[in-house]
Amino acid sequence: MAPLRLSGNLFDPARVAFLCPSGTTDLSPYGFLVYSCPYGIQFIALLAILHKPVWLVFVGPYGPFSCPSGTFLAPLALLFAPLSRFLHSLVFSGIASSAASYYTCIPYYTCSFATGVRAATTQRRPKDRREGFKPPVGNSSSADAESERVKSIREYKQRIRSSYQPMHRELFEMNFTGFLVPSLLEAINDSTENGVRRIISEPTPGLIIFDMFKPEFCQMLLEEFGNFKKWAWETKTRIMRPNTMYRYGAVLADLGMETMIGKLMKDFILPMSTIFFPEVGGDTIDSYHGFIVDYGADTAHHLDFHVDDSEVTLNVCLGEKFYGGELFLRGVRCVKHLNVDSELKEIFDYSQVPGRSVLHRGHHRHGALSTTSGHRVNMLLWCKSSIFREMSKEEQNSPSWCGVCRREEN
Ligand SMILES: O=C(O)CCC(=O)C(=O)O
Ligand SMILES: [Fe+2]
Repeated sequence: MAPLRLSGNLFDPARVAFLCPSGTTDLSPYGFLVYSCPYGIQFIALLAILHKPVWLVFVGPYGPFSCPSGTFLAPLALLFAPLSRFLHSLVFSGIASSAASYYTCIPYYTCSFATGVRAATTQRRPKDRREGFKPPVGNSSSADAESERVKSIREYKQRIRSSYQPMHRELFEMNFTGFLVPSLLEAINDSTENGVRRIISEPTPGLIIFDMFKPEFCQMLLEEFGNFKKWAWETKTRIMRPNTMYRYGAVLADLGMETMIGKLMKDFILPMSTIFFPEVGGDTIDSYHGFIVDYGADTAHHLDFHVDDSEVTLNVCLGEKFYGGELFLRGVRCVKHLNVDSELKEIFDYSQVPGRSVLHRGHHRHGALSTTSGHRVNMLLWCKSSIFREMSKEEQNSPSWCGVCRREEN
């Protein structure tokens, strides 16, 4: 396995999610951190970190679920060991050895992505667990549950349409000259590949960065989002979340912005994805899922390691003032190789800047590190191509865009 370099706070939830080989997504709020120890010794420790939830640290080659001894023997050991001494020594050994690993670059801890990468979906949950959501019980079938779900989405949209008063009506119109930075407008009007290439940078392969929105637009969209949350609070409306990964955020179409975002996608994002990502259907994008996400002290801190349910993703930071929140990218993978370790050259962390966009393939594995202070809001467009999806079902061969398939071909 490839050596894993660790930096920053080792107990950051995003790092934990990234390191954990199994069960990460459900458990990451409690911080499952799995170490692989070259000596094959297995430990488990409980850490209570100040105001953070309890963290479980497993030191063992396979992780909590795939390794019976890690799962069963270690808690037993915990019961029998004098607790305080046991915890102390394990915490110490964990920190000391991971630091040693980082500074010496020796693959002291290795990790596998066995089942670690999450495939995000756009499935909506009318309520989530935090809000007391109970799955349907009794003899109701999944078809009933589905029709319940559709009904509640319909009612939700109806409620917004009938009572939500937008704060900035101009956001719903298509005044792109007022919204987009001149460099992007010129490049798209120029309609040449060279014109577009002049305004982008690509700090790591497959990550296209360019300035997109004027500060006035970012401010207006932030205010509109704040206004929407206020309305939801006042009317006791539960905001429907954008996908299975978020507890916070909102779908742009639900706010009534589908026409504007659709045009933005067609006129600006499609030309760019045609140039940079034709091999994943970037030139045949025909639908999108647009949403806003929200990080900070009162909302989510980080986003788990995942791939998007998209061919191409546009991610624009809107603001506000924040520290942290870097997007961490770890290489492009097809479904078959989703859990294959990153090579060093695939590891890239990007610091987000308000108004600036990143465009990447949906299967470029990524997540967001903790927003350690302040408030970060981003706008996401998951762009999809039905033609590409249809063709991918039939084609079995190794796609050239997957980092592992490409390596195997050479
Ligand atoms: O928070 C971010 O910047 C990443 C968001 C993201 O990856 C997603 O919503 O798919
Ligand atoms: Fe994503």
